[in-house]
Formats: sequence, C-alpha cells, structure tokens
Amino acid sequence: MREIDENHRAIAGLWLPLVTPFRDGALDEASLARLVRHYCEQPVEGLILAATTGEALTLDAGETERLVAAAAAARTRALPLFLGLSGSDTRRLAAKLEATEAWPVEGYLIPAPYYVRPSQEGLRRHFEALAGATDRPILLYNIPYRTGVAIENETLLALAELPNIAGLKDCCRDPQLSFDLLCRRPAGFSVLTGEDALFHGALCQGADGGILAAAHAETRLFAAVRQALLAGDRAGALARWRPLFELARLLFAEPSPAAVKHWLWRTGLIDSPEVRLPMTGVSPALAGRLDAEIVRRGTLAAAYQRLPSLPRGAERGA
Ligand SMILES: O=C(O)C1=N[C@H](C(=O)O)C[C@H](O)C1
Repeated sequence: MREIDENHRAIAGLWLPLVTPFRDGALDEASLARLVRHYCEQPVEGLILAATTGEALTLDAGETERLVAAAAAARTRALPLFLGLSGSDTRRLAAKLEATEAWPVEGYLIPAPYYVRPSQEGLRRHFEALAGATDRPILLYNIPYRTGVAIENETLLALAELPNIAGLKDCCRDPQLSFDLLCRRPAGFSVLTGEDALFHGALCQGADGGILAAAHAETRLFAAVRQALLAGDRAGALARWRPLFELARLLFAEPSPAAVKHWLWRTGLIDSPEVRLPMTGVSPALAGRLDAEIVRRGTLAAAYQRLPSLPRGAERGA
C-alpha cells in the first residue's frame, strides 16, 4: 500500500507551466525574473519549468540549469518549482534526474516516453526506474496526442502505489477515462488536468486542480473558478468559467506557446514574444484577435468586480 511521505504535500490548485522567455535567441533572464515575481503575487500553487509551454526540447542542458537557478532566485515567496523532464531512453532519463539532484526544484513533471510507443509493462517499468532515481515527488504526464502512447488507468493506478509518484497531469482528453481514474485513485495521488478548455469540467469531476498555460493570463480568475467550486458556489464558478473557456481556446488557436508569449509580451510581462523553431510566432490574424481581446478584457475585469465575492481568503488557494 502507498505510504505518503509527510514531506510530500498533496499537489492541488492552479499550477503554471511557465513560458521560457527568449530574446535575440538567448534565454531572457530579466523577463524570467519579472515573470516569476509577478506570479509569486498571484494565486498559483507552483510553477513548472521546462514543460511543454516552456519549450523544453529547445533548451540545452546549460540553459535548463540557468532557467531553474534564475527562477528560484527570483521567487519572493516559497513557491514550489517543478522541473519538466522528458526522454525516451530510461537509462539516460534516470541519469538526467540524478544530475539535477542539487538543483532548487521540489519535484518533476515527466511525460510518457515519446515516439517509441512502449507497452504498458514498459511504461510501468520506465516510471518505476525513474521513481527509484529520486526521492522527490514525480507528477506523471499522460498526453497521448503528443507522445504517441497512452498511459492506461491500470498502469497509472499501479504506479500510484509508489510513494514518490505524487500524481498525474491528465491530458488524456477523455472525460470518461479521467473520471474512472478519479474514482479509483488512492488517497494522496493528485490528479490535475492539463487541458485548459476542460478545467471547469475536470474540477466538477473531482480533479484537484490544473496545470494550465492559459492561466498565464487572468490567473486570479482561473484560480477563482476552483475556489468558487470548493465554496459550493456552482453558479459563481460557471459565471467565472465561461469567458475563461473562450480565452483558453483563443490561446490555443495556434501551436502553443506562441499565443501565450504574444499575450505576455503585449501586456508587458516579457520583452519579446520569441519562440524557438520549430515553433513559430502567431499569425498576423491571431495577433489581431489577441490584441483585441487584451483591450476588451480591460472592460471585462470591471464586470468581474460585480460578481458575488468569494469567502474571505478563498482567492489565495486552499
Ligand atoms: O506546459 C505544459 O506541459 C502544458 N501542456 C499542455 C500541452 O501540452 O498542450 C497544455 C497545458 O496548458 C500546459
């Protein structure tokens, strides 16, 4: 049976897979520090560095290390940092995990191996080996449409028995499978959705939170959806969610994170919207829609003030 390490807090609430700012081809540490300081003031429970949104596959080892060090140094509160690590060679990935032992991160987000399409037994043994290579908590990441292989619920439940397999970032895009997992998961195994447009639905099914690139924008409002549900205010949650659903779709209208970076650039949080190839910047048409939405939301923010307020302290997280 799973033993929950007292040091491993349950992972819940709104987590942000932070973009990696670039300027003139290099890691932009000034923008990174500005971003981290900004999100330290928002109701987020943690940051994930070098995940999909962080364009991890374009970072070299030195840049990833600098990214982590700079983000950790910029924190103005004890905001947990998780590191995205991916790979399709179990031995090399375990070595990468060990190499980050002294880095200032609290845990890892690790997707299924991509391209090679292993069996469920292969997936189980892969993650068992990784769990054995660190004492830190690991969030599994099931995103079959990116990796080419699904981690099935039976495999997830077997892995959930390991003490440092702390939970799942769920991007299976099948609400029935997600609900089946939520019904059968052991205590202490967190499930957070990584499907931005499904955030409200996942919370209603019992998910613990979300890891959402779209929450770079309107962060407080994303957090408020969950807080309203926790407070039993279903109508308030839905009222807050409707405009966020449209925003999430807009920010994913073209391959992510180009739109998120455009938004952050236009709102002054990063100095450049640069992405690294093979990702490309937003099209002129999407840039126009994003700019119009940024302007429109200036007005929307006022409308939110008129919604019934949440219980005291609720917006800060559970
Ligand atoms: O950065 C991530 O990791 C995220 N993954 C999902 C994806 O791969 O598209 C989306 C989520 O918002 C962030």
